[in-house]
Amino acid sequence: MNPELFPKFSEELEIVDNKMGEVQGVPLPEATCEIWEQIYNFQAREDDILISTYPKAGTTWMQEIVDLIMLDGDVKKSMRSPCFVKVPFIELYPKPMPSGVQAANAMESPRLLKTHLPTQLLPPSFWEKNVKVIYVARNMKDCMVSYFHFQRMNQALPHPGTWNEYFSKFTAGNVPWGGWFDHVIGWWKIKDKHQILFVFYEDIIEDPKREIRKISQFLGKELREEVLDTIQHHTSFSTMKENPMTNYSVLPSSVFDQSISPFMRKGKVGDWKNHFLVAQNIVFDEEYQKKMEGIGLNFRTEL
Ligand SMILES: Nc1ncnc2c1ncn2[C@@H]1O[C@H](COP(=O)(O)OS(=O)(=O)O)[C@@H](OP(=O)(O)O)[C@H]1O
Repeated sequence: MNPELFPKFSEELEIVDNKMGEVQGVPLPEATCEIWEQIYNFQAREDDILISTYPKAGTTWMQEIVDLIMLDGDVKKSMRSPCFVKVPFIELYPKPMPSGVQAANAMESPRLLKTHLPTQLLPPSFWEKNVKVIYVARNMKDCMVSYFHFQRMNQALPHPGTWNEYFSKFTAGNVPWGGWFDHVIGWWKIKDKHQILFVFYEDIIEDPKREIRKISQFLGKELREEVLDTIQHHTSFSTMKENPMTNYSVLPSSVFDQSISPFMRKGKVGDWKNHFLVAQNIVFDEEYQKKMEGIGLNFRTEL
């Protein structure tokens, strides 16, 4: 990446604050809590598209897929700026940069937006305007592993501690943006009441073209086969890992220290097997079954 093109990120983002606060019991960055009223009163527009996820479920992947769908597969245009500039993160306030709300307000329609908020904290205007939402869900075990490494490298979030410590914190929902269960079940339960497309990370890994087609149809676009192929190629893990617009290499190491763990880390289903101890897996499966019983939501943890 040519740092001259994006000096802003390295110069302005030097001050990193990893303090957490909470809103209605959900742990969120302190800077987010400070401007919570502004975030909650955010004004959505009817033609917005919102990507909603629990952290590490495949947000960046979906951002790139949807951006390319909206651009009819124009890769050159999709490279216009880093993924976090193209797609405002509505509840983020990376001081001294503009908040996600300010960035979104300054954008022309149609806007592509991102959130990790659980349903109860989503600004109500998204429901009022009946905005199309793409919810990406990823199995809890792989989310936990990915989040553990992310909290190690992201200097704006609290340090995760050891893997064993993190296992307890994560399963108790004591991590930024709160618990996986509340988030995923909350969004699953309301999905038929609104324009929400529920997409599984594991399904995109299994057959990216099928899922890209499904997403484009949800957005009212019938794309030609060659365009679907282009989008599939440009959003593959190997391409996105090398792409400075998607691999977060434009951020300084004072924010994302990619020498600790890269943002585009492994991109696989089943990496949890390299982290979970046998005893942890037993405890996890028992608790998981209790919490998910009767919900009708099934995840694959291996392919
Ligand atoms: N193209 C593609 N293919 C497969 N996997 C991908 C892709 N892009 C991102 N990823 C993986 O998604 C994980 C990052 O999740 P998020 O983008 O949701 O992170 S964040 O919440 O926005 O910080 C992180 O998962 P792990 O590798 O398991 O850590 C990324 O590697």
